[in-house]
Amino acid sequence: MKVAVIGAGSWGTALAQMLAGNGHDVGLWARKPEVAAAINAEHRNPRYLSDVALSEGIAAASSYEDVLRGAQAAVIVTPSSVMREVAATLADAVDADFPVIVCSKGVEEGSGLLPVEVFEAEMGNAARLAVLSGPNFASEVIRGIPTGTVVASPDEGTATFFQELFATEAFRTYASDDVIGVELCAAFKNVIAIAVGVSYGIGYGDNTAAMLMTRGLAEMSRLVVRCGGQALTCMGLAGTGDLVATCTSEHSRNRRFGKMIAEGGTLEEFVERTHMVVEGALACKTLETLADAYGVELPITDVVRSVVWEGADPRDVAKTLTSRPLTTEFYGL
Ligand SMILES: NC(=O)C1=CN([C@@H]2O[C@H](COP(=O)(O)OP(=O)(O)OC[C@H]3O[C@@H](n4cnc5c(N)ncnc54)[C@H](OP(=O)(O)O)[C@@H]3O)[C@@H](O)[C@H]2O)C=CC1
Ligand SMILES: O=C(CO)COP(=O)(O)O
Repeated sequence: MKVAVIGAGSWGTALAQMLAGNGHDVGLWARKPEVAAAINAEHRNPRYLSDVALSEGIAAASSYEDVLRGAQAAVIVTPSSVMREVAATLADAVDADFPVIVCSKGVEEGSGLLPVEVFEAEMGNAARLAVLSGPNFASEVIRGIPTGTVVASPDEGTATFFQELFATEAFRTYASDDVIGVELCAAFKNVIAIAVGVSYGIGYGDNTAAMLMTRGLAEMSRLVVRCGGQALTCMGLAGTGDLVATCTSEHSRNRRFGKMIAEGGTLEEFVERTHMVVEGALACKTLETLADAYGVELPITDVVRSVVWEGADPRDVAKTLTSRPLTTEFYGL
């Protein structure tokens, strides 16, 4: 079958390669025409994972029309900040039952809507929508290093369709019906990874990182449950799995960004140097919209937001976490 992959950053490139390896024709949408041209001419992405030879089954283009022609499903891998415009463009181009899976990790700014809610608002028919998330660094996945992921959809048939589409021996896919839980975990773990990066950046240790990860998981679980997701999802690959991967790995842009900001760097510098997206920087704001709406306390997220967006000194705000009133371990759950 032909599959359209929208977004030719690191993750879009890795997923395109995996789908091509599974025998599918892939139409890969790249924002820049020169990137699409280079992929077609050299079978390498000049900007992301450029050391990996790409399959000849991948045909890149910078127009949606070209990548969607003949496609039977779309895989969305753009930054979450542009998901509404992607959904609106797609809505005009495909049928009402065309399957779409969102692999971006984030929450919409302003509305606090989750990716599948944004796509449903623009495209309708939530039953053909799904989300994919797990401990999935693109640089490992594209090399066939084993991992797993969760594919969640409100519709069992759609979940199974995408579960089978992506599954390989090295990429084990698990189906779920907890779309809210998977999406919230995906956005949340990036914020906690920034917190861990900041913590190492100011000289704190492995115990501190473990505490941030564990209390971050508690914070994540409180919000997931209050928003209607399942607590168990937080213990799965999209929750604990991705949290552990992102908070402990040097691959993580969010963790590296946290370390850099603690050492005096800025978001602009990081993005300019890497031309990559740091989803946790936006998510520490957008998750607050949900926390306010549902009346959930997010102390670690608050601290990350104040460091990233308000120029707070990490050492000072760390004290706001450690001086909170003593309580039971699982309050609010
Ligand atoms: N990298 C990873 O390991 C994983 C990433 N993800 C998620 O996938 C999503 C995409 O990230 P990733 O693939 O890493 O991207 P990268 O950080 O590797 O690259 C950024 C991508 O976003 C594109 N982009 C930037 N601005 C816009 C815009 N205004 N409109 C459309 N595209 C734009 C860039 O295009 P250009 O090159 O033209 O600037 C580039 O393709 C994120 O939500 C991320 O959290 C999920 C799992 C793993
Ligand atoms: O989502 C990811 C791994 O699952 C990628 O994390 P970073 O964006 O922090 O690199």
